[in-house]
Amino acid sequence: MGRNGSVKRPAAAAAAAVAALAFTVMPADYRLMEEVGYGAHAVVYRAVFVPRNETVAVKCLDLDQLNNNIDEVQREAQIMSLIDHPNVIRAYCSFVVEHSLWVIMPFMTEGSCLHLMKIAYPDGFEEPVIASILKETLKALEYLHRQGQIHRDVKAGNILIDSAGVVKLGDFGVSACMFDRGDRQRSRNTFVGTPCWMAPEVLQPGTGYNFKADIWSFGITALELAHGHAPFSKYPPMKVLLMTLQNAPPGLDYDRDRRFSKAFKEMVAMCLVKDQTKRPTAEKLLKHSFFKSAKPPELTMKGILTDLPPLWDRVKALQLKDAAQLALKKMPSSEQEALSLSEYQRGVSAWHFDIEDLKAQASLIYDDEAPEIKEDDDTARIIEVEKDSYSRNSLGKPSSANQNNCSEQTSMANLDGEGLIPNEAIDIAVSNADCKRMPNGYENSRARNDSLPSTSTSKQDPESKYWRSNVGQKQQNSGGPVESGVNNSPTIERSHNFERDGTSPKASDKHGSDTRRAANLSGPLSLPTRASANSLSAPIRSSGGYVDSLGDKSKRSVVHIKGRFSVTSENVDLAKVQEIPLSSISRKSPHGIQLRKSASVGDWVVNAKPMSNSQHVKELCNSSVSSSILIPHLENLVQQTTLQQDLIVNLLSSMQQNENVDDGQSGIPSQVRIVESEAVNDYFD
Ligand SMILES: Nc1ncnc2c1ncn2[C@@H]1O[C@H](COP(=O)(O)OP(=O)(O)OP(=O)(O)O)[C@@H](O)[C@H]1O
Repeated sequence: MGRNGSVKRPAAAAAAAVAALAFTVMPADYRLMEEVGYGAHAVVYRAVFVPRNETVAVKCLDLDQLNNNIDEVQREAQIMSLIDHPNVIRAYCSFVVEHSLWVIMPFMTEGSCLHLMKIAYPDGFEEPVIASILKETLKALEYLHRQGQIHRDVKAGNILIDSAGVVKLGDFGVSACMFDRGDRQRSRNTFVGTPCWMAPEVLQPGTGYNFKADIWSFGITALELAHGHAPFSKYPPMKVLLMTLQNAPPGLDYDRDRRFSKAFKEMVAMCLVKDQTKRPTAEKLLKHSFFKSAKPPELTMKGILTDLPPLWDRVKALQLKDAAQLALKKMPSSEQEALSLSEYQRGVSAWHFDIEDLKAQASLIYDDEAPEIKEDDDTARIIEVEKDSYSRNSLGKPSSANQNNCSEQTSMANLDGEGLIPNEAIDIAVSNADCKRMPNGYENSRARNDSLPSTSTSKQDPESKYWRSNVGQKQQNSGGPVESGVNNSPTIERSHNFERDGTSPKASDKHGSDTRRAANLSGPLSLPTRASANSLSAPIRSSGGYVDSLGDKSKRSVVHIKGRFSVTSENVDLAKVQEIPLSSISRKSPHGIQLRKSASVGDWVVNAKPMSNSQHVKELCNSSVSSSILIPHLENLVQQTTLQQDLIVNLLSSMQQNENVDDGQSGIPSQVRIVESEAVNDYFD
C-alpha cells in the first residue's frame, strides 16, 4: 500500500477481488462513449463493458503527467480496488493503454455534486439535501480513516451521485497516490487547482498532518454545498493559501446564512478549527445532531435530480463554458464577442431547460473586469460605448435597445435581399414589438408591428425562415423608447453570423451579391461600429452607441438612422424623427445597477430626453476625462465616419444598379440619399 497501509477485512477483500475479476483488462472490451468529467489529471468517460453490455466509468489518467513509477502506480491501483464501502467509489480494475492508465469504475449517472450545483443549483442546496450528502460522505471518511487512509481531496467535485440518489466519495486511491504522494495537491511545487479545501496544516510546509485534514476539507465542502462554491474560491491559489493561514476560519454566517439551522452551523464550526487536534474525528462527528436527523439520500436527492439533461450534456456545457472563459482571458474583445455568439448558439441547441443561464454564460465576461464608469460623466460614457460595444452580449431582459438590433437585422435583410424594399422608403427602426424570441434563441425581426403604419409589411422567406421587415416609415415617437438610438452590436453580429452560417435567406445570395461587393463585405451589410474604429481590420459591424444629432432636420426626411448616419427619403414625415443625444442614454440597468463590461447594451435604459448639441459640448468640456484620453477616441470617430461614408456611398450606388436591373420592381427609391450626420462635428468641433 502506497500511503498509510490500509488493512482489508478478509471478506470484503475477497468480494472485491471477485468483482474485479468480472472485468477484463483489455481496452477493446470497453467502448468509450461520452465524456462525463474531467479533472486536473484525468478525463472520465461513460463506457460500455462490451462482454456484459454493462455501463461503467473509465477514468483515463495521463501517464505523462505522473511523477511516480508506473509499475508502482499500477500496483497501488490494484490494492485500491480492494477498498469496499457503499459510499466509496472503488476501482474495478486498471490497466495501461498507451500513455494512459485506465481505471474502470462504477458509473455514477448524475455526476458530481459540483456539476449539479454548477448546472442547476448555483447558490447551493437546501439543508436536508446537504445533510444527506454530508452524512454519506462522512461515512465514507469514517471508513477510510478506519482503514488508515487519508482521502486528501474531499470536495463537492469528488462526491458522486447516481440516479437512485446514492452518494459515493470518488477520486480516492489511484490518482491520490499517483501525484507526489504526501501532498497530492502539489505537482513540482506548483499547486494544482486551488487550495480552497486544504487544511492550514497541509498548506504549511514542514507541518505534519493526518486524517484530521480530511475533516477540515469536509467542513469546507459543507460550505461549498451550502453556497454553491467554496470559501475564497474566487481568489488565486496563493491568496487562498495566505487567507487560509492568516484569516479566521470560514464558517456559516449567522446573519447571511439564516436559512440554515444552528446544528448545521455548529457542525461546520467544529470541522473548521485551525488546530487539527481540536477537530472531531469522523466517527465522533457522525454522532452530531445534524447528522442524526439527516434523511436517507434516496429520499432527499430525488427532488433535485428531476428534469436534468443527461450527464454528458451537462458536462459538455460546462466544458464549453470553462474553455470559453479561459480563452477569453487571452482574446481580443472582438473575438470574445464571436465566441460569445458561438457559446450562445451551442448552448441553446444543447439545452432546453435554462436558457437564461446559458445567456448569462454566453456573456463570457468576468464581473471583476468591469470598468469603472461615472454615472454622470458623458465623456466617460463615450469611451465606454466604444470600449464596450465589441464585448456586449444580449444578457438579461429584452430592452428597447436589444430589440433595436432586431430592426437592424431586418434592415440588413432588406438591403441584402431582393424585392422586399418598396419604393416609398426603407424601414430600419422597427418597433420594439418587432422583435420576437425565436426558438433558436435569436431575436429575429418580425414586422408584425402594430405601431407601424399600414404601409409596413413583413415577409418571411419560406425557405429560410428568416424574417424580413419591409417599409416602416414611422421610426420613433417622441418620448417613446429609443429605437435606433442605441444599437446593440452583438445582436447585429449574431444576425450576421447567423446568416454566414448558412441560415441566411437564399435571396441574399441571389440578389445581394452586388450590394455586398459594393460595400466590400462578405455578408449582409453592416456598418462600422465605433468600437471597430480601434480595430478596423476586425469585422465591421453595425454602428453602436447612440443616434447623433441630425443637424438640419427640417430639410431631410430621415427614414433610417444608424449610428451617425441617416438615409433619407423626401416623403417621410420629419416630425417623427427624434433626436437622441448621447447624454440621454443612461447606463443604469433597469435595476439601478451600474452597467458593467458584461452587460448588454440591451439593458440600457434609454431616456429620450431631448438635449441640444451645445449641451453635449458643454458637458464634454466639463467632464473629468482628460483630453489625452478623449482625443484618440475622437480621432477614431472621425476616421470611422469617413469609412462609413464610403461604405454607404458604395452601397447606394450598388443598390441603384440593382434597381435598374430589377426594372423598378422593387428597391430603394432613387431619391434616397445619404446624409452624413453632423453629429460628430456638432459634438466635437
Ligand atoms: N465514476 C464516475 N461516474 C461518473 N462521473 C465521474 C466518475 N468519476 C469521476 N467522475 C466525474 O469526473 C470528474 C473528474 O474526475 P476525478 O475527480 O476523478 O478526476 P481528477 O483528475 O482526479 O480530478 P481532480 O481535479 O479532482 O484531481 C469528477 O468531478 C466527476 O464529475
